[in-house]
Amino acid sequence: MTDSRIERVKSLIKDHPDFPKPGILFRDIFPVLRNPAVFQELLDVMVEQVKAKAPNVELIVGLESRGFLFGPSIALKLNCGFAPVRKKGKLPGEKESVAYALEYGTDIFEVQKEAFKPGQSVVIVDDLLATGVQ
Ligand SMILES: O=P(O)(O)OC[C@H]1O[C@H](OP(=O)(O)OP(=O)(O)O)[C@H](O)[C@@H]1O
Ligand SMILES: Nc1ncnc2[nH]cnc12
Repeated sequence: MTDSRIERVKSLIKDHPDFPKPGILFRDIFPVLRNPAVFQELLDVMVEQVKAKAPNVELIVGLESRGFLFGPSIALKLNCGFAPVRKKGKLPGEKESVAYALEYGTDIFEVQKEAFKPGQSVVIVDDLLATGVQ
């Protein structure tokens, strides 16, 4: 069944061919955030998806930076904590790191070790999948 809320979200995502490099079709999600009714519907859908697929979730993790636009709101709705995955050098304390390559660059992600407990149920939130590497 089509979810009309998702159709409204999709209708606001703007395509930018050849940004930031030739050959990349950039999908700009910011028009969705400029429309509070549709932004709210998107958050509602994301919360419903997490409840359905990870009913015992204990921590929402968001990927810098666009994952930060959704993760904390979803976490509050679910009464969960939120922890950021940040690009290298931004987080203090003991960290775990992983290097990755994405559609138009490479980088290193870090998390604070203290943000996670062994065996915890975690959901990772982001804005979109391109290669799926992140
Ligand atoms: O499916 P993938 O190939 O992993 O690509 C998708 C990821 O790339 C973008 O983030 P980016 O690192 O460009 O950073 P930004 O959110 O700070 O713009 C996007 O927000 C996703 O996190
Ligand atoms: N095609 C794309 N559009 C928007 N953001 C991206 N991040 C990585 N690939 C992207």
